[in-house]
Amino acid sequence: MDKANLPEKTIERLSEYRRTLLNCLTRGKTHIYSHELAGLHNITAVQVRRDLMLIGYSSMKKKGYDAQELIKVIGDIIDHKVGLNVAVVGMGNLGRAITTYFNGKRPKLNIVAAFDVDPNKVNRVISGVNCYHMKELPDVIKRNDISIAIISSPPDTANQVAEQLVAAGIKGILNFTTIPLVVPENVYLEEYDMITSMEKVAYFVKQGYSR
Ligand SMILES: NC(=O)c1ccc[n+]([C@@H]2O[C@H](COP(=O)([O-])OP(=O)(O)OC[C@H]3O[C@@H](n4cnc5c(N)ncnc54)[C@H](O)[C@@H]3O)[C@@H](O)[C@H]2O)c1
Repeated sequence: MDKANLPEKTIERLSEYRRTLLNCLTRGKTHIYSHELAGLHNITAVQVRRDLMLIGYSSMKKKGYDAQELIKVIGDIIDHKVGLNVAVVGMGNLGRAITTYFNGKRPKLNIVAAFDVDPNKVNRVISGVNCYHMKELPDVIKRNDISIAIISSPPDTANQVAEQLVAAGIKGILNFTTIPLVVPENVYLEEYDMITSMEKVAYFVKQGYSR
């Protein structure tokens, strides 16, 4: 398979594997077997090996995969060469929490600007990031070469915010509002809603789930 067209689920798992591998290294564990990695992610070893085969990595040694080497291979697949800049729109409770949590976690992805309309928030540094008024969005996006945006503004603003972001040249959107968005084909959209995740858990609890 073309490495440029990997399935979305594979990309999600590669990101999760890398997080686990980084945790392994922090704990001084330098090698990991496919079945161990699989166990930590509640999937089968076959799935792990299939994912790694898709990215052209199959060198499990006697001691297991070399964590450092695999982190680099995954990074070469999912990271941008020089990194990508990210903006957050809506610096309320969620926007601030995301910015504080995320920044510094991944060297190739940085939240470099935030936007809001509240006069008490604009022209200030919030969670370590400059917060600008929405009026400045096109300029700031261009000046800082920002290609990804996180929308954490109120639901009734989501469509308008998305339109402004697309017009400013944003290529990827992570939408946290409850309003599903429609974006042009050349913009990658990911929607995330905690309530959907909770309802999924609740459904399986209701069914008396057992693996
Ligand atoms: N996906 C999830 O799991 C999840 C979890 C919590 C909240 N949310 C959603 O995230 C959003 C933010 O929630 P919150 O609790 O942080 O709300 P909040 O009220 O604390 O923050 C919203 C922020 O957006 C700003 N804002 C208002 N209009 C704007 C506009 N037109 N452009 C830019 N900024 C604007 C406000 O000034 C405020 O700072 C809501 O849409 C909420 O439904 C999603």
